[in-house]
Parts: sequence; C-alpha cells; structure tokens
Amino acid sequence: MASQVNPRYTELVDSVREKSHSIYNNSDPHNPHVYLDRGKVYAQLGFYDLAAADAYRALTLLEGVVDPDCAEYVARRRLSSSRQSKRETADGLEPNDNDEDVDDDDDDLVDISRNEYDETIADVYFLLVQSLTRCGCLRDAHDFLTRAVEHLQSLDKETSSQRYDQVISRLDGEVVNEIKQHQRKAVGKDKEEKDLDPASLPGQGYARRILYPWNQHEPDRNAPETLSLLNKRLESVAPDCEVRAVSLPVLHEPKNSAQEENNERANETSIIQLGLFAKRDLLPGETILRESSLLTATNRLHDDLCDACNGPLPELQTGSESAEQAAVACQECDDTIFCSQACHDQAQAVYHSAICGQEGLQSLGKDVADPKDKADYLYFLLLGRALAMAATQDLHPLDLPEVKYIWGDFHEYNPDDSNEQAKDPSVSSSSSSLPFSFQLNILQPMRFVEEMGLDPFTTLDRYDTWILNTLYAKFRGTASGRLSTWDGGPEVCAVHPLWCLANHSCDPNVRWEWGGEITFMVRRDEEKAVWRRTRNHSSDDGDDDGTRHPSPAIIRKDEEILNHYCDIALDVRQRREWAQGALGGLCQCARCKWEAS
Ligand SMILES: C[S@@+](CC[C@H](N)C(=O)[O-])C[C@H]1O[C@@H](n2cnc3c(N)ncnc32)[C@H](O)[C@@H]1O
Repeated sequence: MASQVNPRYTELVDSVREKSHSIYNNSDPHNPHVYLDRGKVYAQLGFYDLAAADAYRALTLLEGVVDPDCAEYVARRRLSSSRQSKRETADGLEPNDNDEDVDDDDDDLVDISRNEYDETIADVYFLLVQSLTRCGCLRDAHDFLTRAVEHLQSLDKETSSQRYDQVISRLDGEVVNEIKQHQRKAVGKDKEEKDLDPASLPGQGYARRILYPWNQHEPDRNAPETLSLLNKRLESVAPDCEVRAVSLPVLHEPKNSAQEENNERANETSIIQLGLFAKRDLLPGETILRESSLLTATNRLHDDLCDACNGPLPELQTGSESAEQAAVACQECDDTIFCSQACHDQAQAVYHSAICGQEGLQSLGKDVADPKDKADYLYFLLLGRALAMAATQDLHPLDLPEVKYIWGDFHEYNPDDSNEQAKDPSVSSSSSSLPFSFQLNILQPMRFVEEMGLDPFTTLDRYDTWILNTLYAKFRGTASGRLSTWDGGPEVCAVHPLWCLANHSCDPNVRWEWGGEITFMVRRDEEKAVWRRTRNHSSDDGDDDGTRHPSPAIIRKDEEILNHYCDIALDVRQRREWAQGALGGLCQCARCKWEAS
C-alpha cells in the first residue's frame, strides 16, 4: 500500500531545498543565521547529523565576532535579498555559474554585531548539543555542552542577567539523560552514579542512511541505459562478464542472538539490485576481470605504495631501468611518488592537481591514535580522495564516474517515523545505520576543504554534509580493504566501481587479488569452499562427517559471478559477523543456511 505523504514533511523538505538553493548560490555565505535556520529545519525532519553540521558552521562564524583575531572568516550578513535574486537559477539547487565577484558588493554586507551574537549564540549551542546528542555522539555533545555552559554563564555574569539559564538547564538535562542511559547500558545500573570520564563516551553515533529527497544525482540503477553504460565500461575490464539486474534477499541486522536464530524470516522480502554474470563458460584458473582505480586511500604516512593506484612502488630510478619501470615523483611536491609515468599523468588529471603541494593534507586523517578508529579514518581518507577528484575535475562528487553508479544501501526514509533515532541514539537501526561522528563527518572534512585552499562556506554546493554522507554510505558498502603486515590493522582501501558489482557468497566461484589492479580469477576445484556443519546433522543431507563437497569449478554461461566479502575458511558464525557490515545483515547464502541449520 502506498503511504500517504505527510504534508508537513513536504513543507519541511521544500524549505530545505529553498534554503540550500540560496546557500549554494553563495548569496550570503558568511551569515551564521543562514545555517542556524536551515539547521533547525533539518532537526525538525529528524536529520540531526545535518543539523549538527549547520549549527557548527554557525558557531564557527559567530566565534569570529567575539574573537576576530583568531577567526578565519568574518561573519557578515547581506542587507537586501536583491543580490540573491539576481543569481537565482531556473532549475533547482545548484548555481550554474561561478560568479567570482559575488562578495564584491561590500556595501550590501554588514558585520554581525555583538548584539546579534548575544541574541543568537544560545540557540546555536542548543542546536549543536541537542543534535549531537540525538545522533549518539555523546563525547562531542558533552564537550560542546561544557563549552556552552562556561560561555553562557560568563555572558550572564557580564550582563548581570540570567537570560541563558533556561537554555543551560534544558541542554544539561538532555545530555545528562542520554549519558545516564548510555552508562546504564555500558557499565550496569549500579555504576551509573560514578564520576563521568567524558573520554569514555562514544564519539561515534549514527545518521540516516537514505537517499535524501533533494539528491538529484542518484541514477536509476536498474534502468536499461544504466546497464548499457556499465556494460560498455565492462568491455575493457571484464569482456566475458555482464552486469544484470538480480533479485537478492533483504538482510536484516540481528539485535541479539535470539533474533539471529530467527533470521530466516528475513528472506521473506527481496530487492532488485545489480550483479555480474558470465557471458560464456569460464574455466578454472581464468582471470576474468582486471580493474584499476584511483579512488584509493592509505593511512601509512610515509609509504612505499603508489599514491594513485596503491600498487607497490618499483625501485627509484637508478639509470639502468627503462622509463616505464621507474617510480616517478610529482615535480611540485617531491613526497608524492607514483609507480609509473602513466599513474603520475592520470593522477594529475584525476585528483592530484587540487591537493598538490598542500602540506597540511599529508598527515590529515593519518595520525590516528586509537587503532580501533583506523578503519573509519580510512573511509575519511577515501572521502578526501573523492573531494580532490571533484575539485580537480570540476565535477560534483556524486557525479564522479567512480561513485555515481555504485551501491549505497540506502534505506527508505519514513517521515512519519518521527524520532526513532531520538529514542535511542546510541544504536543503529534500519533507517539510522550510517556511522556518524563530529570528527569524520563535520570537522575533518571542513579542514580538508580548507586545506585544498577553498572556503568551506562558499563551496557547499559541492561539499555539503548530505553529499559527504551519501559518499560515506556508498563507500561503506563497496570499498575493499587491505590489512597491514605490521599490526594487522586496516591500511589501504579502495573502491573499484565495476569489481564491486559482484555479490557475495560464502561458496564463491571466484577469488580476488589486489596489487596495483584488482583481479577476479575463477576458482579451481581445490580452492572451492567445503561446507561444514557445526551441529548435529542427518547423514542423508551431506557426508557422514557433516561436510558437503563443492560444485565443480567452472562458471557456466549466464551463471552469477560470486565474490566473497569475508574469509571463507571461518565457521558460519564468524563469517556472518565479518560480512555483516558489507552485506547490511546476516549472510543467507546457501552454505550459511545449510551450515547453520
Ligand atoms: C558491493 S555491493 C554488490 C553489488 C550490488 N548488488 C549492486 O547492486 O551494486 C554489496 C551489496 O550487495 C548486496 N548483496 C551482496 N551479496 C548479497 C547476498 N549474498 N545476499 C543479499 N544481498 C547481497 C547487499 O545489499 C550489499 O550491501
């Protein structure tokens, strides 16, 4: 049954569209009110992640009013809206020109006054702290709450008033409640009263993983023109494979082990996605796909990998090797090394020009203190690469060919589900399943844009938070990773946009290798998985010892190419746990079902 669209929701979404349109036109980019206003609408829609980002923008600008010496940007607002209407475009969110002189008309701009600051600052802190709390980012919510309380109390003292008192107690109540709930769950009821160590609070919460209603960049992935475009691209990468639509079971995340047992019910619904298929019989040992990608990232600070493809670097030039064999350094920034002249040239055209010589970017996101954060920071570095690609190629990040057609695992947004997340922000739910943190979704991306020499307020048409969240959603479902041989932690990751079209099975018919390029090879007999039951079994369903032997190692014409997202040597429980992140739920492949039954 089609759900009726809530008129209030439509109104709020229209309001976001209108406000974003004006922001992307740069009509008033350093006006904190603009971000506070949009942030409040986001919060009403339940997009607390986007609300937090806008509140932080407003705070950054407002802080410049009281501390101009430390401020990067002068908070100003435009007196009239005439300038804005001059730049209106006919067709939607984004400006269609790059009018450099948009801020030249200084007569129309006034600095934000101290009075305006006093009127606005409490609202900004309120939105920021409440939104971070509702996303489950309790550590940062607590930090900003502490800052807010100190600052607002000092303002009260200065003016001998108590005008901010109410805001402080409301905020305090909201954050403290959430922290108590968190502690109750984390350490047990009896310990809840103990002194709070803010560093122990979670920095990461969740945002909605959805296709934003104003996102006009997502293609219809099942349309014939999409399939034919992807198949055209496949011709040089995997000439014997074809992309086709395929029906897959919808997988659900288990909340507890009882639910895990009952997860077979998840099979009741299915979804049409894409998959790779054989165009002819493919023989054991054949290499059927070779793809290289520049959408890569590594967290090694001084590494011996090609900056572009992340393949191993050849020896530095000694004079004896041919030009094609030698590593090549960028002429402008010697620290950036490529495995070949071809990678160097491609990098310059695809992403490097926007970040060449920007020293601040060399360590950004790489000096990660806690090993547990390494994987999340790798996704951030991948995001950085995508932003550099967009800036170099003057493209919207969501239109990059490496990004546009990949799977994002977006959930349907139900506007009537008013505040599922607000009820318990600390756990992911079906709609709020995108990991979100103040650091990696707001602060570090803003720094990245600044380090590229751009103003993060005037470039929001390309680098707004919903765009970054959409990129993260796509990367989290498709990127492959390599572990460090030093400490076993994640070290390199990449998105290979055609390779990642292959679906998963714990009895895969291909294996993959990844050096400079990624390859699929058809598995030989001895490489195929042996199914092993861990529980009692009846001997007529497999061998007496509880094993089942694999199907022959050949991929027949029209059979699906099945990759593996986890180590297939593990037992069913461990495999399901490992692959859960990439699959969005517990694996229901034939082997898993048989082994778990
Ligand atoms: C890397 S993508 C694979 C290609 C994807 N089907 C597409 O349309 O582009 C990973 C996503 O495919 C889906 N998927 C892959 N293997 C699956 C399986 N065995 N069962 C159910 N869903 C699967 C999951 O939604 C997962 O998040």
